[in-house]
Formats: sequence, structure tokens, C-alpha cells
Amino acid sequence: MTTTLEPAPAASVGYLGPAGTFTHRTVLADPALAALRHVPCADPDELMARLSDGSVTYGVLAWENSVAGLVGPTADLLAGLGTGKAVDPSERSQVRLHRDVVIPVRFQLVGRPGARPEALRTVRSHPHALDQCRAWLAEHAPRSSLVPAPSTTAALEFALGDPTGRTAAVTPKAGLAAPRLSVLADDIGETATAETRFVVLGRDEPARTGRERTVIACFQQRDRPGSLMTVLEPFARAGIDLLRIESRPTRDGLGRSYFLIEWRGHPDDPPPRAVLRELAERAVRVRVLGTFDEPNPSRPTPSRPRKAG
Ligand SMILES: O=C(O)C(=O)C[C@]1(C(=O)O)C=C[C@@H](O)C=C1
Repeated sequence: MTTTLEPAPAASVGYLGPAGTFTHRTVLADPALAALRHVPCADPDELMARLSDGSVTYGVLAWENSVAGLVGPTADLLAGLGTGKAVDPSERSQVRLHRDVVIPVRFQLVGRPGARPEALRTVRSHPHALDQCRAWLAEHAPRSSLVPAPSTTAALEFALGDPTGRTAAVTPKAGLAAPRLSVLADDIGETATAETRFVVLGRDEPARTGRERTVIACFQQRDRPGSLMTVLEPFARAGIDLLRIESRPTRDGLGRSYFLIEWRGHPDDPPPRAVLRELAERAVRVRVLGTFDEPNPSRPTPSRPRKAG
């Protein structure tokens, strides 16, 4: 008698769906991610929930765009905001940054065949996509309201569902062919060289490489004069190279914010460890969001998606 062994459950990667989004392209463009089982998620909250309960092994979300800047909701989710749960900044985030993948982002306008952009009333897409096409839309579709959709591909549903044909969607260039829709205009982004940096998220601790950059979220009890200095000064004294600082609202009152800080190094190395300890002594609550690798010139950055859907 032969016994059939159950295959081990395959590792999976969740992404902002449906199929065809830039996030999906990123999964397809990265050989290690492309080989996993792909799980489309309706929004970043679903992705984080699935990562937390283990129903996906990894997740991919947009982190920053060369035109529209930081994708705030991704940082906020990792910082523990917007989850409906109390923030526990004293810990490492359970779901962590693992590495980044950069892909080019170019856009097209999709709508009913023959629709003229100047006659459109509504253009729908992911807010970051709308941001990057604002100038073109203002000039060529001046009568349309720009209305957010959960993702670029999800926006297609709204174009399909408008019987007047006056709704169009901004989607990835050369993206999925949608039935009954056609490309009304191509390359409508602000620059032809725009790129988005996506992050791969996971629950395990990535292996040390010695080339890490760390991202932390710093929360202070009160906003008072010199509060940014309180956070930055220990880094300066320890000679740690700061790469980026952003301030994000904590969502619990006007003027209340947390600092998102990216620096060169790993939180387990002695100098950063001492800095994090000192920040705790200064009543700065720090949540480590994880580490990326320094961009490695010998690792080819995928520059083009293998397929669109
Ligand atoms: O809607 C999509 O296609 C996405 O993958 C999301 C997203 C984003 O979150 O910024 C990704 C890259 C583009 O810059 C625009 C939208």
C-alpha cells in the first residue's frame, strides 16, 4: 500500500487586489514572491489581519512613491494605528518590514470605448494613482471629479457599472484587459520615470545581512518645544546615520503626531540598542517597524513586470 503524504501548506503572499494592481505586478516581478501562492486582499487592513493570524505568510504593500511620497496608511498600520486596537509602541511590530522591491509606475485611463476624456464626470482610482495623474486629468478631463477607489484594478468596476459611460478608471499601463472597456489615453502620469517602493512584510525576523536600514515609530506623551530634538539628539551623539524623518498624525487630536524615522543600522547592534534605551528613558515610546536591506547594486531591481495579471 502506498501512502500519499499531504504536501506542506505552501507559503503564500497577500497583496492589494484584485489581480492587475501595481502591488500584484510587484509580486509577479520578484522571482521569490512570484513562486508563492498569491492571495488578493480587498484592502491593507485585510492584508494585515491575514498576516497577523497567519493565513498568509508574507504581504506586499506600497511604501513610497517618487511623486506622491510616503504611503501613509502602510506606515500607520505597521505603527499600530487604524487597527481599532490600542497601540503598544513598546514592542517590535508583530508584522515587520522584510525588504523592499521597486517597480516603475505608469498609468492609463480606461473607460467605455469611444468615451471622450473631456466629457467624463468621474475618474476613479487608488488615491496615490489619482495624485500622480492630477495634472493630466485637470487638463484633459476638467469636468470630472476624482474619486478614490480601493485600488487601481478595483476602480474598473466603477467604470463598468456606470451605464452613462461617463466614469473612467486610472489603471496600470498595459494592465489587464477589462471586458467592454478600452484605453482612452496612455501615459497620463506626471512623470514617465515614476517609481513605487513596495515593502514585503512578514512575521518572522529576517536573517541578518549587516546592511540593514531600520524604521521606527516614535510616540511622545506631549508635543512640547524641542520634542523632535529629544528624539534625534541621541542618534546624532551615537553617530547613527538618519535617512528619513516623517511626521504622521496619531489620529487622536489636532497637532498630535508621531515621528517615523529610518536610520542605517540594526536595532540589535549595541549603539542603536543604547539609543533606543535612552529614548525609553526620555519617555519616548518606540515601536520598531522592521528593517530593510540597503539597496544592493548587485541585486537586480525588477524593472518591469513579467505579466500584467
Ligand atoms: O492600486 C494599486 O494598483 C496599488 O497597487 C496601490 C498603489 C499605492 O498604494 O500607492 C501602488 C502604486 C501606485 O503608486 C498607486 C497605487
